[in-house]
Amino acid sequence: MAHISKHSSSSSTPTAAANSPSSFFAPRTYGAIALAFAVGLLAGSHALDNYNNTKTSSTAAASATSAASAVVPPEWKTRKFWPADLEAHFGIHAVPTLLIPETLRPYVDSHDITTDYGYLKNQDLYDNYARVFGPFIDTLPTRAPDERLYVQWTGDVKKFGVFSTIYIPSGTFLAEYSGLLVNHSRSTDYEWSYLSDIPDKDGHTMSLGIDAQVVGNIARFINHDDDPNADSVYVPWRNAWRVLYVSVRDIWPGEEVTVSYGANYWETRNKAAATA
Ligand SMILES: C[S@@+](CC[C@H](N)C(=O)[O-])C[C@H]1O[C@@H](n2cnc3c(N)ncnc32)[C@H](O)[C@@H]1O
Repeated sequence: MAHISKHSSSSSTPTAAANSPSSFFAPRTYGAIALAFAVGLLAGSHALDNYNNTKTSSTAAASATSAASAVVPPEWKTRKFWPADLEAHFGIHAVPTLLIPETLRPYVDSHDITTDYGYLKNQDLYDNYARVFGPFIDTLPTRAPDERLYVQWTGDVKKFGVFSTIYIPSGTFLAEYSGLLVNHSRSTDYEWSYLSDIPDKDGHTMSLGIDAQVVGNIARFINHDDDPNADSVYVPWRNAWRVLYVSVRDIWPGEEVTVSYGANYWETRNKAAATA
């Protein structure tokens, strides 16, 4: 299955998934998720009084897709960026949900993910996630921009991060980690990688990733914390694994939203830094 972990790089799979899938991703069950999910939808419909949709100039230059290496204009360090601003300022082509390219479509369509090892191991859990979240995923393309969350500079270490403008109860849907499904890592800061059970043309299982470097949404700005207030939930929907971020604690207005990227993410990065 989708033993998903976030990693930044390289070819080498950073995950234990390759060797011991069962130990890699231990899904947690969110007891009150359905109820809180409904609350989240309600909260998500609140409009912001101070919504700032100001577009800046051409420096929006679409080039700042990787904030990690970009020189950030001083004025960008003091303002908020709303979901509707991300394309103009960061060059991220907004997609609300997973984008499967035509090149991978035949592989995705010819494989039934309900035969995946990980799915079968936790079938009840994943069926429940699909039941709760699946229909909502289908509405994402037609929903108005989600103004609960905004992007703001956090400092020179983490760069940009995502903050809440409202109180968000534990168990609330925050965002799908949207992006382009890829079968090769481009070593970006913005890729969730996972081992799938989908065979490639040679019969080898594919290593897939959701790459949000140039196609994505606000979820790609959510930073890591060892004690996060949100978690990733892996949802089998329309025969593809979707990654959703869900709050696991109450989040208060002005608080940064964080998830755990998993140890593999940082191990891989540290190794890459050590050999650079
Ligand atoms: C998905 S991006 C998150 C958004 C990123 N901060 C930005 O400005 O675009 C992941 C990258 O953010 C940075 N990052 C995230 N959490 C961090 C943390 N707790 N400490 C240091 N850097 C962090 C790292 O550079 C990481 O590779």
